[in-house]
Amino acid sequence: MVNDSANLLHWDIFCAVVDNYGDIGVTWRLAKQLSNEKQINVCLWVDDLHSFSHILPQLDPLLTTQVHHGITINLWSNPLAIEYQPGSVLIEAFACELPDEVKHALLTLYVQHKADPKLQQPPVWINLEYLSAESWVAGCHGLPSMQANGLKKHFYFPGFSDSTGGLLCERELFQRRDEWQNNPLNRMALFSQLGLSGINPQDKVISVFSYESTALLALCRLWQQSEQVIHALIPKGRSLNSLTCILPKPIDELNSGDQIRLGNLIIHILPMTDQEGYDKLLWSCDFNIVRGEDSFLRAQWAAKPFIWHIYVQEEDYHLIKLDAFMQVYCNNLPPELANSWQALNLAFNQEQGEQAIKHWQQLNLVNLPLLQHAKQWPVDAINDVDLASRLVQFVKNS
Ligand SMILES: Cc1cn([C@H]2C[C@H](O)[C@@H](COP(=O)(O)OP(=O)(O)O[C@H]3O[C@@H](C)[C@H](O)[C@@H](O)[C@H]3O)O2)c(=O)[nH]c1=O
Repeated sequence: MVNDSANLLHWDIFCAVVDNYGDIGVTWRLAKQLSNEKQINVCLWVDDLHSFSHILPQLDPLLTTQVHHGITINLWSNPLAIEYQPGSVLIEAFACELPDEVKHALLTLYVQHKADPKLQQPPVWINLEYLSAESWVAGCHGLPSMQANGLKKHFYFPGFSDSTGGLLCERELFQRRDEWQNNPLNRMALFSQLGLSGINPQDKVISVFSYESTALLALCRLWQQSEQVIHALIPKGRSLNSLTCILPKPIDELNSGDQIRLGNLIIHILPMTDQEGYDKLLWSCDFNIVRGEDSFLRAQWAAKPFIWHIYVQEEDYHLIKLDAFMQVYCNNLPPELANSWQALNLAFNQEQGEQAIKHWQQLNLVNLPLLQHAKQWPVDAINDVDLASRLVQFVKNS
């Protein structure tokens, strides 16, 4: 059991940015929720503040320490420029290798506490894993891993079932989303705030935040010929790499707010916003194409149909993860609809343009049952308790 005085101590989260924005995206959301809802003092250590500043524009990448949303953000430099003060919990995100100074401090506390239990005990040490819907996750969630030096680390697996670590979701998120979606003026105001012009209330709007896929190009060619106007909102980044042959100029020369009209498809170059802004964007679109881990989950919370472009792993392991999620998501969908939606996701992930077109057409952008399913899914998926609440409980029981 963690004693009461330890509960007053802060939590540290260490995040190494492997690639893109997902590692920092997940840890930043967790830090904000622990601080806002659980009143925990959080210190987030990040090794790449430049990447972080894309999703937190107020962040100054040149500062070694700064506070945003009540969270202390420290640059994780090597060696550490800021001394690590152990708190009550230490989270290493996605199995990142902790700095030597931190490992040393943990061991010192462990040895001292063993000699004199009145002294501070080492923080509860947690490795926060990636989200997966695979069934083995439930069996591994919470397992301890004894280190050679006597310290204990716990594996914390987010997931979709009762016996996993749950899913990140803020307490009032669904209520805020519903209020937003109940007033159609909100989406129009957001589009204009983002500098996106020419979108009429009846137009279909699709947000695209994927990796490269020739299936995206195929879908754009299809949308070009659509009967109604379709707006594709795409930030500068990897999705556009797949579209160079239909863009009028090199990606470098495109600016946020630029519009490219191709038949009935209008591509808008979208500015990147902070996470709160991105949530509102997902709530405002008719369909979202998302990727990685965090945007994937936020698209689910947006209660809108989506395609998940999963992060590629060695030996196509990502396709197993994709399939596991699709099985869970489609559990109570009519088989025909489930098949089309799964086939569309597979085609997008496997760069099969023709198949993507075929299944998009079967699915139909205005497919009502899919939309109804997307609305019900967040309530079912959250499974009573969100990740931050389960994590706090887990720490209490450790
Ligand atoms: C487009 C956009 C995204 N975002 C945020 C939402 C998310 O927090 C973050 C994007 O993260 P993700 O969706 O997870 O995708 P991603 O592809 O950026 O990130 C990752 O995927 C993981 C699975 C990998 O392991 C990681 O190494 C990482 O590459 O960027 C904004 O805040 N504003 C924006 O305008």
